[in-house]
Amino acid sequence: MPSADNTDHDIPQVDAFATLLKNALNHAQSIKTTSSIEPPLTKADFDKLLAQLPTIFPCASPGYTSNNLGAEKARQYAVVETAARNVFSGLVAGTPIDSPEFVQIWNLFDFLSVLSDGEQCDPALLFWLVEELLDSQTNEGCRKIFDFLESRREQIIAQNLKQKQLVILRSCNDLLRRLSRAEDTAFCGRVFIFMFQCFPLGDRSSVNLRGEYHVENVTTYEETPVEPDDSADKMAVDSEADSGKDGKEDNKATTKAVSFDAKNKPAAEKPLDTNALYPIFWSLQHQFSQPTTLFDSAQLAKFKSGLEATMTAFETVDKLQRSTKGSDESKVTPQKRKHPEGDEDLRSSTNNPKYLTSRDLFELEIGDLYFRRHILIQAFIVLDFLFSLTPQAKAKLASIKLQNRSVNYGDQKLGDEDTKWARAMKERITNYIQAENDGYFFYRVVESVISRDKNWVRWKVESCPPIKRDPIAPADFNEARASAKRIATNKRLRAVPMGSLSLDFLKEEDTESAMEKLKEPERWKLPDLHVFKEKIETDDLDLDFAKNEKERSEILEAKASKTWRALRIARRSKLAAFDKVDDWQKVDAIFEDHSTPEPTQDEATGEKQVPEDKRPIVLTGPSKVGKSALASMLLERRKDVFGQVVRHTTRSPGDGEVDGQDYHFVDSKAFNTILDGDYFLEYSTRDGFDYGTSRKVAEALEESGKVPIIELDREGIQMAKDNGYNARFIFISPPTTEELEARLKKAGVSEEHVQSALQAAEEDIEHSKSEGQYDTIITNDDVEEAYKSLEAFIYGSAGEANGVNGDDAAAGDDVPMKDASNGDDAS
Ligand SMILES: Nc1ncnc2c1ncn2[C@@H]1O[C@H](COP(=O)(O)OP(=O)(O)OP(=O)(O)O)[C@@H](O)[C@H]1O
Repeated sequence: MPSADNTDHDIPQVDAFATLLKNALNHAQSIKTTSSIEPPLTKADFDKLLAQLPTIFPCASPGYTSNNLGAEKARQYAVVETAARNVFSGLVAGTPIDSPEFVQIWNLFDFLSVLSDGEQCDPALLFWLVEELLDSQTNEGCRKIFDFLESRREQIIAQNLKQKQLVILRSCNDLLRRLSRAEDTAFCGRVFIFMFQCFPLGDRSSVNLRGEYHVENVTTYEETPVEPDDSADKMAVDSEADSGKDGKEDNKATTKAVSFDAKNKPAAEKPLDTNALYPIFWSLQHQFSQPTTLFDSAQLAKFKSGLEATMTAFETVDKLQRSTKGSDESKVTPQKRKHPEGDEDLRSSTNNPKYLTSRDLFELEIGDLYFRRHILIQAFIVLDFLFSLTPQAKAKLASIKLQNRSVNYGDQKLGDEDTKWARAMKERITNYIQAENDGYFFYRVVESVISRDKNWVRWKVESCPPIKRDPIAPADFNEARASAKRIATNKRLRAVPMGSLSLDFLKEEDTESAMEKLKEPERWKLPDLHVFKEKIETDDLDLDFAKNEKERSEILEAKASKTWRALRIARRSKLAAFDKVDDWQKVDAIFEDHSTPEPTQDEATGEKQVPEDKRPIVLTGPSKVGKSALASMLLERRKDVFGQVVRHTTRSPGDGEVDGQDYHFVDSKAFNTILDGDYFLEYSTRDGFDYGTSRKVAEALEESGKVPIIELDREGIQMAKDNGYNARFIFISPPTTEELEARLKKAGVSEEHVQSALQAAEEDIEHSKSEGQYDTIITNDDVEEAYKSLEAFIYGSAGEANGVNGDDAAAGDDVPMKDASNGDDAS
């Protein structure tokens, strides 16, 4: 809006409004006595003055109509602006921002804001003046103006934002251009936040849709090559490179090698000296500021070598700093600049260049961790730019219909080699950053900022689709609410919801008896399973008499419900019975009464009785004497105390044999591995198959707190003993040969094998009598008695049972094995 900015005007309206404005300011001063920004003045504060507006501008009266209203309004806006600018310039010219009188400007702004909201002035007028004010102030003054803007932000953007946003954006961007991101980081942040809060999230006005780079962002540095200089005043210098060159100084040798030049590094990794690195390092800024130059392969190659050289230098300087930390840190770490008094003013008013690129400062700069990080973040951003050119990244964008070609670079692709390089470089930089003390946290911040930025880039590639969703129309909302209500509301509400018991009794006068009723077991106890049994039986009966299909399906439905509830109750105690249920219509199995199994001894006593002597128990004896029977009794009755050591075998499982329960069925290779590892405490071969008892299995049981039970034949025992296996060895003896023969036959052993088995049994029994062979011998006549003897021995009271200990057995006190034919003692 062009303003009539001629102060020497002849426009009575301008004078009249200027007078009103001055009155308004005087009035404001009388009601707001403080000189601070707060509190804001509102419409109510200026009501009387606003009432005078129609006397100056007829079009300002509420019900005013005219054919020429547009032109009249435009004239009013111009007059208001002219007068406001005059008053504003007069105030700004003579009032420093930190003087108490400056409150007049804040009051003027408040008044203009009220006028703008009442459509009595151009909506953008306030910000035009703010823009001018920002231009006229130092950075410090701008902070104050921002105090004002932040405090009035909501009011400013509440109305007519469209007319204001361009000037808001322009003045904020102008201000940001003046501020140093490094020195005025916090203030820059405030300006950004102000902008973000003024504009809706998806506003495209500040989006760089054409993907233009800030081409004026040029980093200048000394490009002239440095002359050889050996003067003593150089910063930490290592003249290694010069030595031994016989005075013939090639380009590299003549330049000074900086102190971080590692001496024993391989040539490829050797860092460049500072003078050689200087132009390479600063030339990277060109690609950092304009990544599209990397589309040129020569530029990309230059960038790659430059970044590599920089990283090598950074890594070296870092290593050196660590090794010299505490001793001569000052050599490589720049001293903090001491700011003179009044530093704040100095900093805020100085227009800081982005980087100081003097050659003399270079070594100090790269000795500074924060500087290095700064550069590496730039590298990260550019590497991510390169990644966006890979075919994989392009494929991700392929689904976007409306692509913004300006930021997509569809015709540019990063080759495999370059992608590989970029990945390796990113990893190298990541590792480098993370290596520092707080590097991990720093890296996380950088990473999350960059990954968020990727979302914005994608949004730009998608041509900035609107983020804002249209509000739902009240009609749609009401309809949705009504239908949700329809679905969720049961029209036929029962007095007592299905499956719930009536709570009517709570209404009774006597609260005590009501509470008692609440405690009745049927209110909280699960129904008895058998109740359902009867009901299901009744349903079954009813099904037989159903008159038609409808009735039948109703009964079936009722039965299904009861069956379901019965199954739910049964799952608590009769889960095993579920195996027998194949058809939901026949669930009788869950109603069957299985008498509870006899509790084990330990269960009966409620405690686990562990023998004092916890060594493994090894049972041996003739075939079919009852070793397994006794072992099983022990394992069943004291299952928490004993555990069976299951043998390994290379034979295949027989009918009904379960791997891990009867044997560990393994192949020859696995068996031999255990054998080679010397993990079998005994092993043997029978019928071409290997059998072995794993020491590991026994040890695992012991570790779990159990006493291992092992069944072995005589040879097995011998081998275990030879291997130094420390266990208690028990021989189970048959009462008579006749009885053993009977058991063999009963077990289905063929006649010819019975005889050989009996023969072997004779030998075993004979052998068992040799002194010290076994810790005890137990005769298995009556199996319960034999079990008692076994238990007594294991628990250390062998004398009380029928069994005998080894000594007694040797002495022949055991029940002897009688010869079935002559009835004589076999012993
Ligand atoms: N005291 C006993 N009285 C009668 N029968 C018994 C007695 N002890 C075990 N038996 C029966 O003898 C048969 C063989 O028992 P078991 O399998 O326990 O012998 P084993 O010594 O483990 O044989 P193998 O060494 O061949 O495995 C089984 O049918 C078992 O029920």
